[in-house]
Amino acid sequence: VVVRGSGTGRKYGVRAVPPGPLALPIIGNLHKLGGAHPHRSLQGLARRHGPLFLLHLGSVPTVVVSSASLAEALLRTQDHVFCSRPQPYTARGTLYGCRDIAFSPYGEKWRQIRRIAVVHLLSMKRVDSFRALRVEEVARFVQRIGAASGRERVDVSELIIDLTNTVISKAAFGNKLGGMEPATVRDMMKELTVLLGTIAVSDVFPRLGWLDWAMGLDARVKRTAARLDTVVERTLAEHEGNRVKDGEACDLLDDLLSIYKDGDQGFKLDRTDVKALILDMFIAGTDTIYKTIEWTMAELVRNPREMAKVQYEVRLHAAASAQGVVLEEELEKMSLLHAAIKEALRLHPPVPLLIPRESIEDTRLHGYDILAKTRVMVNTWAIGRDSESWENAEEFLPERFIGQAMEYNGKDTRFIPFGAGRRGCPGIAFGTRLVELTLANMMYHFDWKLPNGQDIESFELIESSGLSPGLKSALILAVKPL
Ligand code: HEM
Repeated sequence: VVVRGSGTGRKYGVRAVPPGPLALPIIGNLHKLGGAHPHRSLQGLARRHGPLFLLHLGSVPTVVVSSASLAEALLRTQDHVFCSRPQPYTARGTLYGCRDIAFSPYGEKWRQIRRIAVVHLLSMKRVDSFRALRVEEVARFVQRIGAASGRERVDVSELIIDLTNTVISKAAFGNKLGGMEPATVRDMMKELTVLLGTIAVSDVFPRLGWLDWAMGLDARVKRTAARLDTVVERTLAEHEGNRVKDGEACDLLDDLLSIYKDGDQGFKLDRTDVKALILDMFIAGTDTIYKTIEWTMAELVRNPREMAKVQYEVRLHAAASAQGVVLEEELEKMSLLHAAIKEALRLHPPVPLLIPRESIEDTRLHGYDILAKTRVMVNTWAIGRDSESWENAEEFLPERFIGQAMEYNGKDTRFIPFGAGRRGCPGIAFGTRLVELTLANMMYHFDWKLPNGQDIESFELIESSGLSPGLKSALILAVKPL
């Protein structure tokens, strides 16, 4: 579509607008996004309108990209243009006006807080420093499964959620929870995640903000924000009262507090930055890790031959280790285990539309003009199932990753479960290490089957609704010790 100059400040008078479905008055294409699984509806639209199309979500223009080559153009070649994020209403209300990393607009402040996260909180060295914590918690997880083994119905999802929450919480706060029960922190973070998944009226109709107030969302956001702030303040107070002494293990909040006090390369965090950053670790880390473990496990159960191969490999390497258990050092030798996790992430990325981006200036993409402040969604779920890039794209075939230099770093845009470019996920090492250790231990210590003799054909992997789908029903399995 070509439109005559629209007075948007472009030098040339004709603008090439991306194709897309016809927009209805007022709501635009909002109804097209509807349904339980937006990534599926958007895949359908890409089949009709091509790998780059334009939607009007209410009054907000939104470009959707659904192929590896366009993801390359957007997230790598033009990363410097598509590097901001929109600030959703619920994130503004709960994350101190989006002072965290994930929802922050592009700019110097984002650069500084992201650098602090990358260098101090999520670096390989820091990830290694949590080795003892991971081993201890995974051992407890194995014990809990062991206690339930022999039973026909074990709620594996619940055990995985508990494990990931505990590891993130202890990495972030240690045991210094300001006198609160771990369950209180967990419930609060869950409430925050639910709220962040809610699209406000003002996100799509900026002029109708009063409707968020009238419909009660404003009150809900304020209530959650106040409770959340109380939780974080209490942990902060306990950390400030118990500054780490030499030789004592620090948690992530200790790290942030020392930057708050002493600065880092001339940059100082204020107290609000510290709170927003620590919340980011929870929202970005917990659900993503647990869903990756759950989907991989579900796929392996549905593909018992693949499970047997992974088990054989894990048991071989673990038995050869001095302690006869799975050690983190052994993980890198387990190439089939890695391949199975990658294959699960290809088919079930926990963030199927990445976190929306926003362009910071007018540009051209794929022959179309894209204006500044256009929202962008990258359908990584559709890209992972694109038959142009993947043979037998819908099948779970881990071995396709063996001998392929396809890592998590977003360099090959056929496979981008962690996004790519400057806004790509900084928590890859933190996340994958726990995923790998947990699954290796599940494979090593136990045999898994569907409960009550259920046959594989009737075991469907149905997604829950929402922007970060997991399994719709908890993963219930029969478990037997090795
Ligand atoms: C398997 C686990 C994980 C998956 C699949 C995942 C996925 C993602 C994705 C898709 C994005 C958006 C990337 C983009 O826009 O290009 C992202 C961003 C982010 N992730 Fe992760 N993530 C995981 C684990 C973690 C962990 C453990 C942390 C921290 C503890 C973390 C922290 C972040 C942050 C802070 C951002 C925002 C980056 C920015 O906007 O600059 N993630 N993640």
